[in-house]
Amino acid sequence: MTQRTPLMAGNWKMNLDHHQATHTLQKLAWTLKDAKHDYSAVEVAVFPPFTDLRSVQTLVDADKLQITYGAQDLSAHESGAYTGEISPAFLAKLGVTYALVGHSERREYHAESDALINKKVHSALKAGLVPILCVGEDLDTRRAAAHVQHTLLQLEAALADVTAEQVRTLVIAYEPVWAIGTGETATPEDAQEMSEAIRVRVGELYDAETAAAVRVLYGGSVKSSNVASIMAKPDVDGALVGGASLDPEEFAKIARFQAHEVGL
Ligand SMILES: O=C(CO)COP(=O)(O)O
Repeated sequence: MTQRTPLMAGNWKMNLDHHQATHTLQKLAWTLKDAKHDYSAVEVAVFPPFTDLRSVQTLVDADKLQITYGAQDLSAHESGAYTGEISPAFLAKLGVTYALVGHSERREYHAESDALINKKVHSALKAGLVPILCVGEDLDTRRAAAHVQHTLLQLEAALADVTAEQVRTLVIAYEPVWAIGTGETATPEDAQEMSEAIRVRVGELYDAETAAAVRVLYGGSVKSSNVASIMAKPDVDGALVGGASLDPEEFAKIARFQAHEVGL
């Protein structure tokens, strides 16, 4: 059976300028070093705003940090007349490992369609970046009990023409919109239900090996007090953390979920 390394991903959203980013990252690295964190057991990644990425790269390289980092979005294009957009190739040059694609805030505030998200998945892969594909339903869809169907349709649309080999490297983040920044967390059972449904659908679209390899994260009001019970679920391979990742000590605790018997 494939061993999936858990991933704790901190999405800073539009918070922390490049000075604050350096400070926060340094504190996170020190806290994890003090705790003798084993990065091969639980991977830790941060997702700063674009303007912080060069500073983050400089710090990671200078201090040889094992923390990885990603972008919060990227362009579907490689270069050209796309004012304000950021090329995946530029991100790759900055040592970026991951790129969030299709975050619910991009879908909602920037009207990103499933077709555009599919293009962004391809543009990330082409540049050698690992897409973290975000999917999930809003409150009305959940109330109508259509959440599984809705989320799987988003998944299928985003994976159009993506090969099994590519999907094996991919990360999928299930983020129910109603649980983002609201303090309302889906139950560990909700997180498991959808993570399992996603894995089963990947198996149907591709094969069992691909389904066993793809990492599925849960996101939505994850904190150090609830992470362990979510991570105890067999199909959940990590968390995409917003607000709680801005506090380096709290985010370090989340990454150290195995060491802290929290929330159990
Ligand atoms: O959207 C999220 C991460 O991408 C979740 O945000 P919160 O952890 O603040 O709810």
